Amino acid sequence: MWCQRLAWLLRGCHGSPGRRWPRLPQAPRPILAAPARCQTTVPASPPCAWQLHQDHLELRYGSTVMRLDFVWLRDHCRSASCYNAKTKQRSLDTASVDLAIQPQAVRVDETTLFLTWPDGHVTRYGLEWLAKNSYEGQKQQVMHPRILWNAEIYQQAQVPSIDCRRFLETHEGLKEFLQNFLWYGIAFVENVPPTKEDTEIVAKRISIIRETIYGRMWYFTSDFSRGDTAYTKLALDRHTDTTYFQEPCGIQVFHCLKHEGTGGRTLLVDGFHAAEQVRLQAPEHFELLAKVPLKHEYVENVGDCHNHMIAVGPVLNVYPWNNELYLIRYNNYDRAVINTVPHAVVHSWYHAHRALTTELRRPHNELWVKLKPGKALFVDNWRVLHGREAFTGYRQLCGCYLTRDDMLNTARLLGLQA
Ligand SMILES: C[N+](C)(C)CCCC[C@H](N)C(=O)O
Ligand SMILES: O=C(O)CCC(=O)C(=O)O
Ligand SMILES: [Fe+2]
Repeated sequence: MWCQRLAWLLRGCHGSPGRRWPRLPQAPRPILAAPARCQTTVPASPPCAWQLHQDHLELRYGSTVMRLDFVWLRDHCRSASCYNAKTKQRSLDTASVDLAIQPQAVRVDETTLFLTWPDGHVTRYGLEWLAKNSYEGQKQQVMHPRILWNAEIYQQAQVPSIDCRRFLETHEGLKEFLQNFLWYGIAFVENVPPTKEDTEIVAKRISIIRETIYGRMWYFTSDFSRGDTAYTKLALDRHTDTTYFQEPCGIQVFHCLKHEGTGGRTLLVDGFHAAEQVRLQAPEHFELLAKVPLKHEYVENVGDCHNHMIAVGPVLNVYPWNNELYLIRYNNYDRAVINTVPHAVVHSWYHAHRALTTELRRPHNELWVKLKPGKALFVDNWRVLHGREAFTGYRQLCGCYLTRDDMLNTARLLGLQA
């Protein structure tokens, strides 16, 4: 009741119902006479205005208009009894909050929102904190800033390889490497001694090695020691790896230790660039690729290696709340029998898949590199597809998979947005 009356009062004071947010004057001036219910601005902080509704508080701070649910406001209280500032963990039992809770009093000064709850508990929020942490504040920015590329964009950017010593011994070297990796989804370290042990040291600088059915650090040559085309001299079309894991490996490290022969160049394609082209040209295709779940599968019975992996998931994975792409699962070799898609959808899905494949195969999207001993390549396996040209002669690659969360952790600790 109180809230409704106040909302009405505020609306009345703001003038015509069509213009709910008053244009605030440059100089600070209270809009309402009653101090407890007014909004003020000071020159240093962005203008702020608020309005109470039945079940939420509408707060405008600068250009951000936030709609803050009362339970949300109670749940995120940062007071000492609700939140442990040392561990940065919630102490409040959210299940103890009345889902119909309404604040008894609301007050806003230049920097802070104050809420008094029916039991007398007071919650304070910094307006900056709210603008940053609210849904509306988050929605205005992407989680992962990236530079989508084709061959020309990547080459013109002249992204430098990072020297191994700088990478291992300085924060700046590591930070520069990670920034490039976050932006482009690929990055190189040069002057790495061409051994498995040194490659491991380099890999562990950014993340934690993810041990898989292929081992921890792997070596591979065209010896068909495993039941997979990777262990041959054949060409491999662009793909992401471990699509048959429920969580595909986040990063792949490749270091070519030896190649005496011809061919064997590595192909790299920015999967997100291709997917965004599809989103622009044919949003219905993008949507199908993001919605239709498919199986990928790895079946191996070679020597002592017996494995059967299956995972189900769409080709494109987007955060549901802002539609930002975060993972592409694309491997036509390892895609299993399609039996998760009803008849009415399967043909359209093939059209959508064709549209994406067409983008992925455009020659101007292909970046070809010849991996040489000393140059370690890191690939974001959730974004960038890799492939290789057929080759002759003896070729030995070593590398490993890394977890993505731990790379992001390293990046955040260095102050990068990740
Ligand atoms: C890198 N290494 C040679 C160890 C593994 C290759 C895995 C190949 C598999 N078809 C996939 O794409 O997941
Ligand atoms: O041989 C190569 O360059 C890459 C093979 C491959 O796709 C892989 O090992 O995942
Ligand atoms: Fe691969």
